[in-house]
Amino acid sequence: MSLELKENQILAARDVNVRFYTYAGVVHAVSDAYLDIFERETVALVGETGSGKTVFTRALTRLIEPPGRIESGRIYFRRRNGSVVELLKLTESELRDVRGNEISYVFQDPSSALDPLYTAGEHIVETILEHRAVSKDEAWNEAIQLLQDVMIPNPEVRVKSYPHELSGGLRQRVVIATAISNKPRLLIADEPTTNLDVTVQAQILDLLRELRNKYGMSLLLITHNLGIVAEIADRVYVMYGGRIAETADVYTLFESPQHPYTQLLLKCVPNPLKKVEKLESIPGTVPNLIDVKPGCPFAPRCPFAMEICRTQNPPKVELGKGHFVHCWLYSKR
Ligand SMILES: Nc1ncnc2c1ncn2[C@@H]1O[C@H](COP(=O)(O)OP(=O)(O)OP(=O)(O)O)[C@@H](O)[C@H]1O
Ligand code: NI
Repeated sequence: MSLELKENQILAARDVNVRFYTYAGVVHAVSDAYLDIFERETVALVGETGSGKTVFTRALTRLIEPPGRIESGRIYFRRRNGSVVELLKLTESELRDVRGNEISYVFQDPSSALDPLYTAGEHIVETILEHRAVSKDEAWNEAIQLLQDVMIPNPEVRVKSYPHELSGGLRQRVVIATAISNKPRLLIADEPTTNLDVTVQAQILDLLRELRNKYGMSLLLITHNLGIVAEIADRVYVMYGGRIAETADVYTLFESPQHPYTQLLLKCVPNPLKKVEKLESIPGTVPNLIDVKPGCPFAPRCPFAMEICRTQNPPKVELGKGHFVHCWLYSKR
């Protein structure tokens, strides 16, 4: 089955399955996951630790290493030139042309994002030269401009700074400058503000929002923090146990969550604008994704679980425009 992107849509992922073949068993990290991203929107992916957020978003550009494997899925992406490609079918070199260029990442682990032996400018220049035929001088000038875009003071000086000479907040700005150095159509930011103090977190979020507007990018933001979601997302996907549990626009999701997991998640955060570190306050433990059997992953913790929930995967039910829930409670069987 082929899938046409809507006119203002840049990405559509369908039926993505990722497994890790470990000695302990097969880890069902991502199961039947999907995602739509439209031009210039901010999409949040939320869910507690181990729910598959990082693996899913890395799989979008095939960044999965052994023992992991993308078993199946279709991922359509509209390139800058307007052509629609299927990312899982591109050759490695075609894909390298997209990654870091049209789709770019700010990864979760801040310490590994910058090489201590290279200056801020060298990181940016390398990324530019990897994808574009510009001179080294031009790339350096762009690097200074980018540092200015991410609001680093004295960019002409800071461009020559090594990571250890920069504060955590400034380092994250350099990481972001590097990620946007080729003006990506989609920026994927995986917990971009963890390990930063609260005021710096707010600044980095403001920055991401401004850059999205200035560059006309779309932003896919992975976060545990529902306050961040409420503040900057247009639409939200909630993941649980490697599956999408619910998706809706941000107002619908906060005003009228329907999946029992989403409801509990929001109940644990009476005021979503308050900072939440980890979504761990729901009774029960995070599901073990090894050798998963059919059934809803949330059933063991769900106050409404029925017999069928434990044996059959939940159906995807449309409750309203763009509002989908994966739950037997809403099945009209
Ligand atoms: N290299 C690997 N080998 C085996 N299992 C892995 C590997 N990488 C990830 N997993 C498993 O895949 C599942 C999904 O992990 P993932 O990192 O995507 O979760 P996450 O939602 O991003 O969590 P967090 O919020 O903590 O970053 C987890 O069960 C994890 O243990
Ligand atoms: Ni993660």
